[in-house]
Amino acid sequence: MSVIEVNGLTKMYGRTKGIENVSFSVEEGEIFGFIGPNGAGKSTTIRTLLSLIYPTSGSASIFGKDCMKHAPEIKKEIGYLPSEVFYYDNMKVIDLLNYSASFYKKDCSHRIQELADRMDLDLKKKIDDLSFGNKKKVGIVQGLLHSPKLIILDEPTSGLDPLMQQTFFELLKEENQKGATILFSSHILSEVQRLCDRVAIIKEGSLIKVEKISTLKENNYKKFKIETKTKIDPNVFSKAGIKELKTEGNVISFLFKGNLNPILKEIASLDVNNLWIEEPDLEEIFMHFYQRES
Ligand SMILES: Nc1ncnc2c1ncn2[C@@H]1O[C@H](COP(=O)(O)OP(=O)(O)OP(=O)(O)O)[C@@H](O)[C@H]1O
Repeated sequence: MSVIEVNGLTKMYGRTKGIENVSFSVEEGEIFGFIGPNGAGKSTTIRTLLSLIYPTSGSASIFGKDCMKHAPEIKKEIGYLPSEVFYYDNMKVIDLLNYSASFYKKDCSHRIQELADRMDLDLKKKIDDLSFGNKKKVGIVQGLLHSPKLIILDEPTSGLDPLMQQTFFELLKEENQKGATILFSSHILSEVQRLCDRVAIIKEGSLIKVEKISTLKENNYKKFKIETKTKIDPNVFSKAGIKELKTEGNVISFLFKGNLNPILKEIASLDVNNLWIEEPDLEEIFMHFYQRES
């Protein structure tokens, strides 16, 4: 069953396009990534799903119910972490979380404590005294405290240090194993790759691809940069699957897709000073691999 169903959703902010004709669905139990550069339309799509804003045209449903018509009852089953969190600074963390919990007809106190322990969040502190990252943790606990069936996270990792990001991802995986469906927006491909089963790629308000992460990885280029002790002829790397071959002094760089072994053998025969093999960033993926679709 589809938990989220988006059909031809368009949102104009006056003359500015937010999103145009966006359609996708998220299946029950999926961790679904929603990825695109700044301003692509991720938050606009998510806010429309939560009926925080109204679409210009198109429709969306969650748990089979229209997002606009049934917003209050749908929201009870959703945990939402907005991209920016704002709080009444004077409140203590625990008071804010108890207040949030009061919207759901169940006792969330045990879960609040459990999540705070996992996220290393001091419940007694005033929100005013928290760092940006700790405020983000309050938002995460707030989004998960009622064990929602659907978790919607808009750029959740900004402000979290790498260790905390890992704990947070573990928490999400546990929630998913317990049955929660997750929609996770990000502009960082690597974190989406780590967590998600499928991903929708959005650019300039339009969806350009919905793909399984495994397929995306298979089709992915890697960025090679090789620094050698002496200048070498770049033609040694003129193999099929290589793109964007550049030389700058003793540094050769290129993008490569395919069987890595012949390239690595070639590199092993050189007098190498330094070597970098990196995943291309999102912009490069858009530029090199999705030109046709965009
Ligand atoms: N309230 C608004 N009024 C006018 N234009 C808006 C408004 N909110 C968003 N937009 C515009 O809609 C487009 C999509 O923005 P949106 O915030 O949905 O992107 P995003 O993918 O979430 O980006 P980011 O990662 O920067 O949050 C952008 O061009 C943005 O300027």
